[in-house]
Amino acid sequence: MASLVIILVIILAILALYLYKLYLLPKSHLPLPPGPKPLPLIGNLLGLPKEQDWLHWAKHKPLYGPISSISVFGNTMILIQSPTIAFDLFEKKSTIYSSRPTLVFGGQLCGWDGALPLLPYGSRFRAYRKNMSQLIGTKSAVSQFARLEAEETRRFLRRVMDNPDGLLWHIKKLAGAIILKISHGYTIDADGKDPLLDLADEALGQFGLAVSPGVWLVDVIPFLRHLPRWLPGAGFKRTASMWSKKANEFSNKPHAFVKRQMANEIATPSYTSALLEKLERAKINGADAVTIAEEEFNIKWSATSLYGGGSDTSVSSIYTFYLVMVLFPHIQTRAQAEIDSVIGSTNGDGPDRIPGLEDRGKLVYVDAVLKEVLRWQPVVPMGVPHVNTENDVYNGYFIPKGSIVMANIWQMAHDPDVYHDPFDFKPERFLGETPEPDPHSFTFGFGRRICPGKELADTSLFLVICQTLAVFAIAKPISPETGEPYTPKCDYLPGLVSHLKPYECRITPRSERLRKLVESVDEDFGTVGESDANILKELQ
Ligand code: HEM
Repeated sequence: MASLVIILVIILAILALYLYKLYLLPKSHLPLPPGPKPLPLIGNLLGLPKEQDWLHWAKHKPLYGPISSISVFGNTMILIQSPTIAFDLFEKKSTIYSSRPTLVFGGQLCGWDGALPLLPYGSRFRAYRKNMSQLIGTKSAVSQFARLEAEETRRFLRRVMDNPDGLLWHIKKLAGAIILKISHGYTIDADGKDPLLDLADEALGQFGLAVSPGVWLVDVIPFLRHLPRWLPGAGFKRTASMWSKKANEFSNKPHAFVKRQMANEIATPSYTSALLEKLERAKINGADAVTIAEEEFNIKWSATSLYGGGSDTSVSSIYTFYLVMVLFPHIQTRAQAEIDSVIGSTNGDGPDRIPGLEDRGKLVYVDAVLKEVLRWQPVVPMGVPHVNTENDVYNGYFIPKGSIVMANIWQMAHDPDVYHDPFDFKPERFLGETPEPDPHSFTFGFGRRICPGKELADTSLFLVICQTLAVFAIAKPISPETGEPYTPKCDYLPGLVSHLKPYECRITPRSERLRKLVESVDEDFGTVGESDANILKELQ
């Protein structure tokens, strides 16, 4: 009986929503961008992607052109599959194309609504972005972290050399070590498991699922959030209540850690500590309680957004880079030849020192490898959806206020009219007289929502790529059954951030001299600092 009532309630809610959208929302005599014919009531619900959404939506381009639309329960979704159109809307009309969809499930019920990728365009969004931009918005701002990045990358090489089978975990550790030092002044456990990295792994996994478009009915029919938790069919509320605990822990724990360190006057300077000090001064100068609470929320969640954004994304590209080196060994050979010729190879067994950011200008092929990694499998293949806050007309098409506007970054990176042989990994496409477009210009998103970690990610990626190539030979794994090398599979999992399924490869130092250079990390940077993991555990 209860199930029947629920089904009836859902049908009535859908009907009410549909009639509202049909009769009360803005109309125009102009057509929407072309797209598949919608069914009454449910629209194109049945045409939503089942798995990798970037591949699914790419099929719309030859059918409907570079800008198309679909509708689901009366909500309009606009698909953009050309960088020019993305720039026309997201950059040239950024005042109206910079908001985000309201996600009832991921945002309100799971508690991620303070995270920057979910924030609507407004004063809180501007406050986060201003603080982040001062910290890592430009190349010169990011240069303050050059030593941190250099040290952590060297420690990463050491871990990979000592235990090559743990590659993916070492990459996660590298990304986490850099961003947590910057955001919270936290030193991870260099050798064992780290509680904050484990928390990030779990919480970000849940975040990815919670914000997946088209998965949670309550995002389309917000009224369903009022269903009591015990009703059959309201399982999403029980999931949300579990996941919101993780989201809270993810934002509260590192924040509490910084406050504790500051109270004991032992905090390592960080994004959070600098802003909390500023807040203390505002308190002394008589700021009111509401302003203080708002400021502290902004500090906590903007730091969480940095830490969340920075710990998952670069991991995806670095893991792709290692696989690419296995699949395309001639690229590895050419990049290593460039490094050897620039850094010097006195006896033909690799460079005499480990290259760094200061060598980037001369390592043009290695730089092209980085660009090709970004293009070959974009980290955020469908971008993060934008929403327009005003009605708009583009090229004769009506784009109603509140549309969800998605850029298919993967398709842009594989357009055969722009990139020849788009499925091949060819760094040389970015060299010579007529290079193909630099994917940095669209793989980090667009307009006022462009990735705030772009410069940091770029320097981190360059360091990992050039130092890995300098010191390691990366080869196909050996099959235990046949004793022969085999080609690992290249499979990407669906999700906001595209992650490769785990694969195997062989990683060995290119020479004995390079092994010693990798081992010398403590001589170059001092012994590793004491981890903050135990302090964090005390906060539980
Ligand atoms: C290879 C590495 C990375 C790539 C390809 C990447 C790509 C992107 C893309 C496509 C977006 C959506 C932009 C849009 O809506 O138009 C985004 C947003 C974001 N990224 Fe990154 N990102 C990377 C690394 C990072 C790092 C290292 C951080 C943190 C330090 C970070 C933090 C964020 C945040 C907080 C947002 C949300 C911005 C907003 O909603 O205003 N990302 N990123």
